[in-house]
Amino acid sequence: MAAASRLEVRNLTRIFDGKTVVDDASFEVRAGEVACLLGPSGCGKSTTLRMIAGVDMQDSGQILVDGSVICGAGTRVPPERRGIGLMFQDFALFPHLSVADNVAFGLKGGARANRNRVAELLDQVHLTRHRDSYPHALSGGEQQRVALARALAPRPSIMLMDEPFSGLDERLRDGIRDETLAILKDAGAAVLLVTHEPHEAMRMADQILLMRDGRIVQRGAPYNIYNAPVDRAAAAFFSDINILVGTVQGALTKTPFGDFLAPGVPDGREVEIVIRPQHLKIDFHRNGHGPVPTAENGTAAHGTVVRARFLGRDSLVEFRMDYDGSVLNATVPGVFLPKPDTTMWLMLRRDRVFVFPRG
Ligand SMILES: Nc1ncnc2c1ncn2[C@@H]1O[C@H](COP(=O)(O)OP(=O)(O)OP(=O)(O)O)[C@@H](O)[C@H]1O
Repeated sequence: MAAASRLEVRNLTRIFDGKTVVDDASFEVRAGEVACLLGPSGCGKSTTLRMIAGVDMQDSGQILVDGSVICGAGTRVPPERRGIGLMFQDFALFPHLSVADNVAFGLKGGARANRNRVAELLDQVHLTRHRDSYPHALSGGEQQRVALARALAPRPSIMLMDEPFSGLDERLRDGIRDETLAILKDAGAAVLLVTHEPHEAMRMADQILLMRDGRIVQRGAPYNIYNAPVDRAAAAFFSDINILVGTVQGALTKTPFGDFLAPGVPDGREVEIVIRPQHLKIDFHRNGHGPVPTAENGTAAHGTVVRARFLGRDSLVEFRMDYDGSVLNATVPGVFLPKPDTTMWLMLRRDRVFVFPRG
């Protein structure tokens, strides 16, 4: 077990050429927790990680470990004394060193203790039989495991990982993510993992830190971030979305799918009603009659299939809606693939709808 540590950043800001790329970011990663810094390319994730690692320096703000400042306010602990393990996208293995020597690289103990530690780690990542191989002779997944073992060898109390799975074959990734997560949990370090893939963050994270334009715009458990996004862009980051636009009257917005509450939004203001494709329900056209309205699904609206694509487990069906000609996308079970020009009824899972004031 690593000595348990808590990583905290307070008001971290970094400016490059007059552009603020990390903007007043504050967050905390507890010992044993995996936090994923998630956001689109260029939003400042790697820069944040580099400052915590100590290879870049913030313009303002502080980095703390267990409540003590390691960088900021006149203090700057050098990278090698921060007790932080690093793992990067390209694994950065030493090509001229064997697997065992790569793993041993950062160890400072006596030869015997180091040998034992390397053996323990190689066993943990299932690479004992490759201990004398060189990196070029290993698959991508094996190289990833060597890099993980090397980063964990000195028992860092904090681990920083920058897109550690992106170099891997898509089919292998989920398995390797799960194995890595088990090893990290076992090590007990505070883990900050950078990724631009929502799927990866949902699978790995105890806490997601959603970043946009250098700012942390939302933080929370994957379930909460997915089911209660702070704005339309946060909702759209995790899946395709449909948007209905309406105007508020008396804290309500009328739509063809029924009325939706828009608490706190003044009358006359436009709102966007956001719904994920999997939360649209479809029903057959029964001689012009639609399904009976319910509290759960609201009122049905009428639309025509434009096209339907079979995606395996699901089908994605595109509808043109009668009420204004707009297009809505619905995800339905893959056993179902309606033909173009079929007319159908659509309903919304009312509890899964998000209402945001329009930008
Ligand atoms: N040393 C630097 N000098 C100038 N600009 C930089 C420097 N490092 C990063 N940037 C800029 O800062 C912004 C944030 O970069 P960063 O690498 O942190 O983003 P990211 O979210 O990790 O993106 P990606 O996933 O593509 O790596 C980018 O616009 C980048 O061009």
